[in-house]
Amino acid sequence: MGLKIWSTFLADFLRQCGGYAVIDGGLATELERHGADLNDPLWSAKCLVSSPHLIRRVHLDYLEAGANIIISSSYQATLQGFEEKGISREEGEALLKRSVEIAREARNIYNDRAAKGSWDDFADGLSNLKCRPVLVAASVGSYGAYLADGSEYSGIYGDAISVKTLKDFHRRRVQVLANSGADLIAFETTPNKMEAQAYAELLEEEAINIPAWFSFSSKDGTNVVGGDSMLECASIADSCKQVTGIGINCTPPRYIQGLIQSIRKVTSKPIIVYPNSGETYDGEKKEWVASTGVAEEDFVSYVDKWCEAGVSLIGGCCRTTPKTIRAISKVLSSRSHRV
Ligand code: MET
Ligand SMILES: [Zn+2]
Repeated sequence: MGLKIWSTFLADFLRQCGGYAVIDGGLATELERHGADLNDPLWSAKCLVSSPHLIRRVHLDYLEAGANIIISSSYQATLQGFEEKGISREEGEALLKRSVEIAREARNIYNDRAAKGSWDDFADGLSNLKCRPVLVAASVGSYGAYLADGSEYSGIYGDAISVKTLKDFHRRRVQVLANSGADLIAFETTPNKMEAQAYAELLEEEAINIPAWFSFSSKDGTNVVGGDSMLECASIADSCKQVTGIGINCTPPRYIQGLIQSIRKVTSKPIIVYPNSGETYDGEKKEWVASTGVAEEDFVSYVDKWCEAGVSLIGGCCRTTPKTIRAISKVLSSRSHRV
């Protein structure tokens, strides 16, 4: 039995959406804006235990703002991290699945409301509200995110870490998420090519039967945070047949344009961009610091340029909000051709 060819999954989805798709915005930072205290090695995954209703609410806010893809709260949810908190393997696996279920519940609620809304509008003679296609992506954060010591933004893992140790670290979580009812896996904030290689081998070895996207983060316009070139990282992603899109997330908007050009050189798969607000995270102080120089609050002004450079999926990462996503959605829907 051969594996389904997943590489065109997002391209097909984009056709359904009229050419462009909106990704959601920051999840963890939005939970914090609603008062959640995420100062914990589990970060947003802490809410999976303490306040799943808040996670569902934030997913819904992003759907209402126009998102076509919502990303689950499993970014920093790892079986190893749960075990360190006294949460058993079984309970940990249940929590991983729960993160996807919460996103699916939000999608159901949203679809019900949209269907009802369009019926009411229809009754009013205004039948322009349509059910939007929505995907649920299961988030996988890097090994550095699990370490929760800032190495997700340095990409430096030390000599003891190899492709093999990374595969073993991610293996069970990826298997569980692949069978959780998610439409795809979003490997996010990948800091180096070694981890991209580990993901690619893992998808193949475990014959993971849902598509995936690989998204990297950068502190300049050329390399990913660990220093490997964006070009090399994107080539690894491009060669993996389960990879259906390649992108950049949690990176300041000012660096995006150059990175898109590197990705475009090595792939014809859809390009995904969901930058952070442009502030930088101080891993030691555990706080976001506004960057000096250009004001980045309004990164929506970049959206058209990114589209022209070949990007077709855009959203936001840390410190972006439903307001950001609503604005992106407006720009993208004016570019989309109606289907
Ligand atoms: N999807 C994750 C979130 O928005 C990505 C975090 S990047 C550090 O919380
Ligand atoms: Zn982020």
